[in-house]
Amino acid sequence: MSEPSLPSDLDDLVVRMSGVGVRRSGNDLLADLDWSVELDERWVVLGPNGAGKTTLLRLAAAELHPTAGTVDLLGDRIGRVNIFDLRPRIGFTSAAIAQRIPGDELVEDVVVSAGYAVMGRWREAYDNLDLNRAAELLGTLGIAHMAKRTFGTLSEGERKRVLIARSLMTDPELLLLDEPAAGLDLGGREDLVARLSDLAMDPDAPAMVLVTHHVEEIPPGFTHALLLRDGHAVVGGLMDDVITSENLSKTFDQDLVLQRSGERFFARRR
Ligand SMILES: Nc1ncnc2c1ncn2[C@@H]1O[C@H](COP(=O)(O)OP(=O)(O)OP(=O)(O)O)[C@@H](O)[C@H]1O
Repeated sequence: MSEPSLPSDLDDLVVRMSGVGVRRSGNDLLADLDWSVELDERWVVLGPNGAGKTTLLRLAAAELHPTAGTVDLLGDRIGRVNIFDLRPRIGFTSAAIAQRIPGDELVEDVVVSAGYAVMGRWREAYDNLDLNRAAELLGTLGIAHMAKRTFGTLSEGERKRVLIARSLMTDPELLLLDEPAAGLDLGGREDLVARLSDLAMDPDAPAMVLVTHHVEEIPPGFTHALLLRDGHAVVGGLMDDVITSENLSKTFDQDLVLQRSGERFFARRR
């Protein structure tokens, strides 16, 4: 008998994880996780090193199967859907993806090739529509003038922006960003936070999930937060309810005090 499809009230759910666990070599990387993301939500996932953030993102990117529980992405259940049909509908940036891009690749090729799910040049197959879209995205990220540079000659911050443009190339319904501000200097971080904030506030932008270690990197416009520790959710929900001194202290196992300035957060040890 075929499995029933998702009820219609779940249509707006871009991600739905129920009772999810990921186990490797006898360790629980994630356990008992219930989490969902709606179309118009922008989530930050925060937690210390080893908390399971990247594992969670890889589940949401259809790169991993759960060991326990169920993962539904864009209305399809992982394990029942062809992940190669699903992946172009999900934009994903991470350090691991950046490492796979050859240094001599032209910036515009890095972006446009996302539409063909390849790394490397494939120029003969690109059409003008794709090249125009890549140029437009590079413009949105403020790096249109770097289209003809090679990826290897860019600064860390410029590379992060190219990767975000690449992850938007297929017009995804879900955008996953794994520590996009890691390794950036203060100016680079602030610039990226501002660009992500613009994207978060754009009603046409996809649902977004941003993984970070730092509350300072939460872009204004992000609506929800999930705090992870040792593979478990400490708390998840609306940003203002979740990002508190108490919850951060529990998550990072330190006595932390949170400060707010406008729409930005800052944290330090008490
Ligand atoms: N294949 C594996 N076998 C055993 N343990 C693993 C495996 N892959 C990851 N882990 C462990 O699972 C835990 C969660 O890893 P994950 O990369 O999801 O954490 P993270 O929150 O993203 O960490 P970080 O902030 O340091 O990037 C880590 O302790 C990691 O060492």
